[in-house]
Amino acid sequence: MLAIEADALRRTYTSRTGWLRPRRTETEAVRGVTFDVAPGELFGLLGPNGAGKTTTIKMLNTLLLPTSGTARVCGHDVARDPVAVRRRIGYVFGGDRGLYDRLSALDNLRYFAELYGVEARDQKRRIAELLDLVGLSGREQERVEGYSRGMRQRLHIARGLLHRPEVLFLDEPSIGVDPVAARDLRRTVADLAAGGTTVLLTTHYMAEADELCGRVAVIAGGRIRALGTPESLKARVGDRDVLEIEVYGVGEDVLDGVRRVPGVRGVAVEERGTAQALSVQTDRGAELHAPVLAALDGVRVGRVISREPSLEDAYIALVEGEDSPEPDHERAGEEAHDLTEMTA
Ligand SMILES: Nc1ncnc2c1ncn2[C@@H]1O[C@H](COP(=O)(O)OP(=O)(O)OP(=O)(O)O)[C@@H](O)[C@H]1O
Repeated sequence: MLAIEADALRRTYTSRTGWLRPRRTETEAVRGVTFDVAPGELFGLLGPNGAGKTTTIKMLNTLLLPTSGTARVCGHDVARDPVAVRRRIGYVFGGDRGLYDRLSALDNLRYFAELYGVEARDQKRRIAELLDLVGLSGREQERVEGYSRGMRQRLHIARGLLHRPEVLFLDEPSIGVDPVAARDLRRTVADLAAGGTTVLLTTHYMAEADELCGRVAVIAGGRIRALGTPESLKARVGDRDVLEIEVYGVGEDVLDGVRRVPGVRGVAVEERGTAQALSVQTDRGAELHAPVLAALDGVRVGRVISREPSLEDAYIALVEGEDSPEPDHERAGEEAHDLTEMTA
């Protein structure tokens, strides 16, 4: 039996705007998403802001009803049998919500263990086990308000695992976490999957997805653009080289100039402190150092390196749309209906 089966999932939000003349606006957040996750698999859902990742997760974990399409978790339909689904899942989201700051980690876990119906005689052992798994043993008596972001995140994971869920949804676990803490977090997530828990992870960090996930789905504009192993996604940009250039204060007009250099297939910018890192994707073997640097004339340039494409480069190519076939389960013209929001 599959751990997660999503079949042509769609979700449309309606909101009312305007006061004098109220208008209904519809946002098609998820537009026909189909994928499966096997038991014990660590599956990544990647995509830019507003892609529809959280909406997809919320339909799978029974917090939102799909507008259309179906989903099953551990064999149970999310819309028809939400209680059975909830018993089998855990949900951990990034950020600061969901823990009691004035309580110790131990008291937080005791409280949630009660709430989740963990049997009293199992609680002590389960909590000790989880503190160990997430690397917080020895710090459990401290109040959560003194915890770092990474420690909070690991405590969130422990909380999500109290009732031994078969499937754990992890929404942006490393958001705002420093690199060392993020590495510890990744180890915790990998240990979890190695222990047999199915993990559905959303992340903005491609290196994290590449390291952890057996398969990933790239979602943009509410549709799956690509699905496969990180290697298979990287192979899609295997005909490219990447020039990584450190620059200081580059503007959109200059970037457009770089994009226009013949042989350049895509340009992405990442802020790195005072500098910016430009990733310029070029045709393989095109040797575009000189024309690209010429296009950057007048901009202060630091280190320049040439490298193989990474998952991040594959992702950029996919979400920028140039390498994105229309999904085969698109159902054009389908009317949106049933916008009921379920309560948890
Ligand atoms: N409650 C809501 N009402 C109306 N529109 C919404 C609501 N929640 C999300 N949306 C819209 O639906 C789209 C998908 O949002 P969603 O939160 O699923 O994306 P996401 O991929 O999780 O993005 P992020 O990485 O920013 O969290 C966005 O356009 C968003 O503005």
